Amino acid sequence: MAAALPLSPVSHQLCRISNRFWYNAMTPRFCSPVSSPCYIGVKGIGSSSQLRARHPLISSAASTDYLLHDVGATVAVLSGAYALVLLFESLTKRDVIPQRLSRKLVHILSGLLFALSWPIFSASTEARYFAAFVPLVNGLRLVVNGLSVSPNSTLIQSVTREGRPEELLKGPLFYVLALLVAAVFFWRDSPTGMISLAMMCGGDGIADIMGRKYGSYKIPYNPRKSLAGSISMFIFGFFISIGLLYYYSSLGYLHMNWETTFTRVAIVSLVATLVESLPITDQIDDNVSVPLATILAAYLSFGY
Ligand SMILES: C/C(=C\COP(=O)(O)O)CCC[C@H](C)CCC[C@H](C)CCCC(C)C
Ligand SMILES: Nc1ccn([C@@H]2O[C@H](COP(=O)(O)OP(=O)(O)O)[C@@H](O)[C@H]2O)c(=O)n1
Repeated sequence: MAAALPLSPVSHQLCRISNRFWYNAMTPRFCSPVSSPCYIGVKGIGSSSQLRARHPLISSAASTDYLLHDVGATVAVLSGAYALVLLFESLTKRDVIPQRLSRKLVHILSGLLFALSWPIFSASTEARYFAAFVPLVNGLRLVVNGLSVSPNSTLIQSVTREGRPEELLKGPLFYVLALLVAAVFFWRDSPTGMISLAMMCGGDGIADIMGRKYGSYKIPYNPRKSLAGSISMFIFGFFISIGLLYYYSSLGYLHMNWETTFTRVAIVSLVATLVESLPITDQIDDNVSVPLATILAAYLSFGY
């Protein structure tokens, strides 16, 4: 961790005003959210426990800042998730879009918007668990409705194929578990988790839409899937992965070697696409096989 330099009183005040939210969320290498003089460090500021170790006077001040920040971010993302499902249920009910397309758009948007929301959480090492709380709550919601304890037609209409509650316990549940794994085990300082979401949400989601529309040429070893669907998954999954890596690099969370990153992402996208094309859907859901294959390939390719 590079030595930090105290700022002038004016700069300190400006930093205090802004760092409550934006700095420790959007530019983690800058100000630390503390009541004492703001510091500009060259590298990330680390967790609240690291701050307390370096600055005993900080103690609970930073922790309280982080806690309030992460609780607010969690409430915001939970609200976004609820609103997204409600929006598509409304569009389906009013016949603006067909139910099948609505479900696929929820499939594509939920996970990608979740991955894009990670920077609004604090710089604390515990922030990932607050973010993971969102898929956890949605997973519990899926289980409660899937077991028809209290069936919520909005959810069932928005994320099932045939409107049967028990469908919630398969693809959708595996889907939110994949989001939880990406947040907890990989988070915003690893390319692996975000690429797995890009392939599962963006790639696999687009494969369904393009495959149904243009998929006349079927894959020889799997007549239920088409070349158009798989090619779409590879292309969209690749570019969405690159987009997420660029987004997190520009915010200072990742430092990619772009000379090799494009090739590495292309290889990972190819692996994920090949796995998705296999005739194994009856044995293992795509929302398990695609993220697992992507995580394995990305971790071997990037090393973290
Ligand atoms: C329809 C879904 C999965 C079905 O997959 P498949 O069977 O078609 O392969 C997606 C289910 C989404 C879930 C109900 C809501 C998940 C919300 C997410 C955890 C957080 C999104 C936050 C963001 C800010 C909107
Ligand atoms: N590689 C692919 C993937 C899906 N698809 C089309 O999308 C439909 C749904 O795909 P899927 O069984 O993977 O659906 P999900 O499990 O992703 O919801 C398939 O029945 C195909 O018509 C395709 O043509 N090619």
